[in-house]
Amino acid sequence: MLEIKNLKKRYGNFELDCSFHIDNDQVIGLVGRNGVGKTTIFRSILGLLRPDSGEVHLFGKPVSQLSANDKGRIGVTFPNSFISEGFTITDVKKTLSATYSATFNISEFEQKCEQQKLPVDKKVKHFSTGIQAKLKLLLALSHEADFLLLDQPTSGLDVIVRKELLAMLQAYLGQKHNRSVLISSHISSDLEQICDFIILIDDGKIILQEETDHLLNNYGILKVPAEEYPSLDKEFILATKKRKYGYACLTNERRYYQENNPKLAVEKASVDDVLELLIKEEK
Ligand SMILES: Nc1ncnc2c1ncn2[C@@H]1O[C@H](COP(=O)(O)OP(=O)(O)OP(=O)(O)O)[C@@H](O)[C@H]1O
Repeated sequence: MLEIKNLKKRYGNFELDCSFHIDNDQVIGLVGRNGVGKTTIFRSILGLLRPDSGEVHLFGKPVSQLSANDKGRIGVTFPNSFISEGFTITDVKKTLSATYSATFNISEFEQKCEQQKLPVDKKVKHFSTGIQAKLKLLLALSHEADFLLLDQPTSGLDVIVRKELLAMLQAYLGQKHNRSVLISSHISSDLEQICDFIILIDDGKIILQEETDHLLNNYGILKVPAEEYPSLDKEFILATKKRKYGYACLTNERRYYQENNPKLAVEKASVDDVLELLIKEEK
């Protein structure tokens, strides 16, 4: 579906330098702090910026060679871009019909707007934040896109709306095979629920790519008292950070430490825990 090879883009001191790929039917979550390059990756995939070097292939073609038909197979949400604020749902429907004449299903769209309680006659600018976010996602899902590029679709939303958005996305993916997603979020618990793989990025570089289930089942945080740290078996320790009680150590072999160090506090690691320890590593 998507292949990114040695993609480089420099802005002043910041340099994006990454490679990864997405297969058909895969949902990949991109997680990282503010300003680490997530949107730069999204914009590169859409051909909205020219990389300094490297390759981005989508649907087997360099993105610069995608036809209008290929571009119609991409569904997108960006945090700061939206349809004209003066539009109503009626205007939105007309635009979608004109843009995606072959794939936009108006009755299905109307049905989804009704299900999600989108006001039909109100201007989009008067929609609440949650309803605007739902409309954004509905737009991305409205034209049979095979590849979804969702940049922070759940940002700034309450837990109920976030769950509703994720359910909409899951329903869409469940309808048909060969649909893939690249989704970014600062709320990694959202991504833990829906992503097959998680990519952690920091300062323009990928610091970890891991299957979500593997990460949640095998990664762990060891809480090691300072006096025990020197003698700790560090074979499967990926990163360490000083804490008040001693050291927090990230492992990708939680059970190894649970079995061999029964007195040690060994907890499951969330995606946030992993990110925090990897980006602030102290050896
Ligand atoms: N057009 C541009 N001109 C100059 N600098 C830019 C430009 N676009 C991005 N940057 C810089 O590149 C870096 C990465 O930005 P990017 O928007 O990709 O990060 P991000 O991970 O998406 O951040 P956020 O989570 O806050 O949206 C930042 O330092 C940003 O200031």
